[in-house]
Amino acid sequence: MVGAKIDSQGIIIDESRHEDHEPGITCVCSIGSSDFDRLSGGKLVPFKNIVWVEVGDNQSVEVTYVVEKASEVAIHTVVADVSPSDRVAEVNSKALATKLMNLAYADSEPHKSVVVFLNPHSGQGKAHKFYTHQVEPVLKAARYRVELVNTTYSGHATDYMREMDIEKYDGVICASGDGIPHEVVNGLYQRTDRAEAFTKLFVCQAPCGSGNAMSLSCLGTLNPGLAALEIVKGHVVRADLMAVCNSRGLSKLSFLSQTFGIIAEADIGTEWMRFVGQARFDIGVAVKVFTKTQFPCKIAVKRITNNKQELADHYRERYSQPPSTNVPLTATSFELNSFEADHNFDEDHLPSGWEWLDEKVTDNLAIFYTGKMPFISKDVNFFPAALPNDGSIDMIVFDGRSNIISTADALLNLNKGKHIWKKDIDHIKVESYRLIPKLAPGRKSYISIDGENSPVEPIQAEILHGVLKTIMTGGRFKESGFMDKIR
Ligand SMILES: Nc1ncnc2c1ncn2[C@@H]1O[C@H](COP(=O)(O)OP(=O)(O)OP(=O)(O)O)[C@@H](O)[C@H]1O
Repeated sequence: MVGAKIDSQGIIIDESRHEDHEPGITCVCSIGSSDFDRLSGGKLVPFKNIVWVEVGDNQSVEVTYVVEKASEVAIHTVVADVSPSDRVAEVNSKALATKLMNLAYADSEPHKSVVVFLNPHSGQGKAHKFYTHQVEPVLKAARYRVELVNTTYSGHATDYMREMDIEKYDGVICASGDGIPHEVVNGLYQRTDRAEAFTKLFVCQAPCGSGNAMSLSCLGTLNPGLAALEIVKGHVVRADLMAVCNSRGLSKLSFLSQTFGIIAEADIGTEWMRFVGQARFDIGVAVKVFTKTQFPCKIAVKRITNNKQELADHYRERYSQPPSTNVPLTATSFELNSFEADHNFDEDHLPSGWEWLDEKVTDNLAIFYTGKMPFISKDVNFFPAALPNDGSIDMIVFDGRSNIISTADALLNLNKGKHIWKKDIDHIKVESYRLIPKLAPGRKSYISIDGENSPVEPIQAEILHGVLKTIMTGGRFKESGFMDKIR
């Protein structure tokens, strides 16, 4: 029998007296025994890591928790004896189990029912291993009810979401890259009961792909096991989505980004170089920067901020505002306010409150990038001022006339998010925008929406405020460093 006690942060287990070092090994300890007060050292198991507590045999409770290791997680279980003690308020194991579960799930609901999409091709075929070794053990330990769907074709997750019985589930976990969450939100949108579906289901990502921006930005990690723990324990948040239209109407919902110019060419135009891994992107960017490739276009915006000072003020004011999670969505939550079928891509007509960006910049554009999450990939903190629920799209425009060294320097320091302060880089928050590419006839290029290839044609996007239920560690994006810069 070993000692254990409840601390303000978690349970302290006296490690010196048991051998609970291997995944799945059960040990016996006592909470509320005569050792209770004498235990001063030992291992703290934070409440955050405790995923399940249940009543055991003979007045004991079984505590299951996640142990974080360098690149993976392990599941441990201890059986705690709760023999009655006048020093402990909880005199029976049922009361103690309930108390520990409440402490462990202070910010979230336990025992959820989820659909998991596993894309076997994600992450160059590693997704299955990541899921079975890292994600699934955490979900099982937390007693999640899981309906596992192995995607068998591109578009499978969209088709599934369009038809699925939303009453049976609390949410969707995408064991994939960013492609599957993109499919999931678009499938939800295609439902006739979309307001109910978006109100009911959360959508999140266990990072098993090559691009995992959603997990990195929302859960603060690229480790699949830790992400699973954050999913189980994180806050439910209502985040904004972006509705991207072409001349025919809504084309895609986008949760992450739209880009045209150097980044789109480096991302999508280098698909054939996949064998090079992540370096293909860096090589693609370098080639375009050093050849000063430009992407003429026209851009109109409905602004929220006019300059970087206003951007900082906007961020400071909204940084701590908790996103409301309980307001049910209605059909009007999905109405497009800026799309006018007759006028959208008519260059002479802008809706009121809109303006064209400086043509000297857009005629010589290097990068057009709009986003809703700070981290686009590992070490790429492209939108440090992004906020989940501020009703705005972050827009960054690189002027292609800038000095090569300055552009290269900005792109080499994207991890720190300092590029947005450079004078040749414009960063504004907008409610909606219109992008009209003006490439020479026959010139091949790309528009990327959430990393997926889309035709080069005029597009218009607008914010759909707070329609995506997702999960974030601490209820906010991973720190981007922007607040420290403007404080
Ligand atoms: N069984 C399948 N076969 C082929 N494609 C699939 C299959 N399942 C899903 N897909 C497609 O794979 C695309 C990429 O998936 P995902 O984003 O999960 O992985 P990834 O490794 O991050 O990919 P990428 O390297 O393209 O960013 C998705 O957009 C989806 O449409």
